[in-house]
Amino acid sequence: MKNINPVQTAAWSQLEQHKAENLTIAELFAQDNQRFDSYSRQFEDQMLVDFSKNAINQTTLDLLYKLAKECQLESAKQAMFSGQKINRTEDRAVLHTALRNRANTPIMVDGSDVMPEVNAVLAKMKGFCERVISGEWKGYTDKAITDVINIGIGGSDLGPYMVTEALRPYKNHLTMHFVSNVDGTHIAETLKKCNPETTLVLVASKTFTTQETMTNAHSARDWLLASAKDESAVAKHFVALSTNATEVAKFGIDTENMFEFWSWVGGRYSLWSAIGLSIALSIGFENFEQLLEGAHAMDNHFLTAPVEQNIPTLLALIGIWNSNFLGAETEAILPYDQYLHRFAAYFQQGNMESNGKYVGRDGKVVTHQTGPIIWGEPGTNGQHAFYQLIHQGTKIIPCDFIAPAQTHNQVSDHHSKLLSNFFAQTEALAFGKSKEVVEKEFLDAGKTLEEVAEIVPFKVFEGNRPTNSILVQKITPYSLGALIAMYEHKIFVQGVIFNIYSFDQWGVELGKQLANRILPELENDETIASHDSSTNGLINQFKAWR
Ligand SMILES: O=P(O)(O)OC[C@H]1O[C@H](O)[C@H](O)[C@@H](O)[C@@H]1O
Repeated sequence: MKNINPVQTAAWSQLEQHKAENLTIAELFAQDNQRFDSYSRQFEDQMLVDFSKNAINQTTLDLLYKLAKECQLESAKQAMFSGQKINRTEDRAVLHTALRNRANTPIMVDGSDVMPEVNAVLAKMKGFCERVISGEWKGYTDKAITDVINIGIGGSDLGPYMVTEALRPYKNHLTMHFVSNVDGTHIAETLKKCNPETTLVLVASKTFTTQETMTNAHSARDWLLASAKDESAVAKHFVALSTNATEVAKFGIDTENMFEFWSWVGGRYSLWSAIGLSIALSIGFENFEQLLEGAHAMDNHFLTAPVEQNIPTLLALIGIWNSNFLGAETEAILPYDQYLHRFAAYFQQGNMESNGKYVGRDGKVVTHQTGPIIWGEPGTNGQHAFYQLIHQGTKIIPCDFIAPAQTHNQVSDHHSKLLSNFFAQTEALAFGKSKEVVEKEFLDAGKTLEEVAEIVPFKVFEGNRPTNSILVQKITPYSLGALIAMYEHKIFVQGVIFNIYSFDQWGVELGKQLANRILPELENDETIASHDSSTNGLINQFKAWR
């Protein structure tokens, strides 16, 4: 991937000038009654993506396409999909797309095709899922498995947890649990709900060295052995999902019970790999394959659709417009679907760990904005909590509204009520409510303008708040796969244009290093003086109080 500073492209300067036109969403709609048709795209019969409620016109889009071209997006895409080592700082290929390459075309890394190993692990996962789900797989007292605990953190937790929650309507009888936090409360509360005789533990860790995961895995192992009193029980109750066979063996898990993946799978892009075993156990392997199929279809769209039709690219470019030219610092992801309640949390890692970088691919500090702050909660809950600031605050917060047209739970008129809010919010954010309208409402209610003059400004909504609406026909394994892949590729496109390395995460290392230095200091009662006065003071008070 070439090193191109986006700020130095012709398109960037032109976008800077174009910004001065101060487009407003309401005026853009007033000028063009076909705006919805021109500024929305459909993905198969699965998803409608409407980006018309952004402050963009055809010139904005043309300049953004030009920016993508000048930043050589097409060759970057080819580089990723073909297995080039685009993760330079870790010297790795980036091939989550190979994990869902249902066409099975060869993908070469270091001279060999990765597809045979991908397929072999999928086959092993399939066989395992069938045995556990059917009850053929037995615990140490010869009972079938009832509960599965996935122990992992970050990418080894957020994806599997988000997807198993999103696809609950497809669930079988197995009860799923997810333990991530090293806070002993998390594992303790989970184990209280489980019976060691019928519980399967998946230790999910790419590196198999992550402190939180290893600590939780050891505690779960102690819990099992306290009942089983026989080391041989471990093989019946523990499996590993990892790239690191040596560490897996050291932990005491037979590598027979290891589901492998590879260094070219980034942690936050790993739910398609063996890390997705909890998903496959929860909804069955066929549904897991449908998830892969949906992602693969989006991969093909991303790879082949021209820029003006390319949904992930369009979303990425509009995001860059909002953050780098209109001053937005955050993006909210607001699913109007209770099953998607972890979707924003998932892409918090996906986006912020990928594009939260201030050093460009040239090794220099960038002068533009890189990844936005991602946050969000399910829709109507947010409306009664933080939407006030989105509507009337001093900050511009571009929002993605996501909703399914069909619900899995048709309960009286709940879904119409939910969707009426979904439609109303983007309308309100785009068009606001003028002073004249507020005054007219008062006049209609029999008040005089003099009486209400003081209150009017507080009831005005200036509007012009950008949103994307993503209407999914129904949340199925297939459409969810496509939706996740769409966001993954949006992040990729932005990383290419930001000229950063999206697939490393050096920024998480310093905190880990310092925690490792502090841990032994907490093991005694001595007064600590080796840090700054704040850190010393906090440690010493902790020691006094514990
Ligand atoms: O899967 P693991 O190796 O246990 O890593 C778990 C997580 O921890 C790391 O600190 C990284 O920030 C994440 O990208 C990763 O997903």
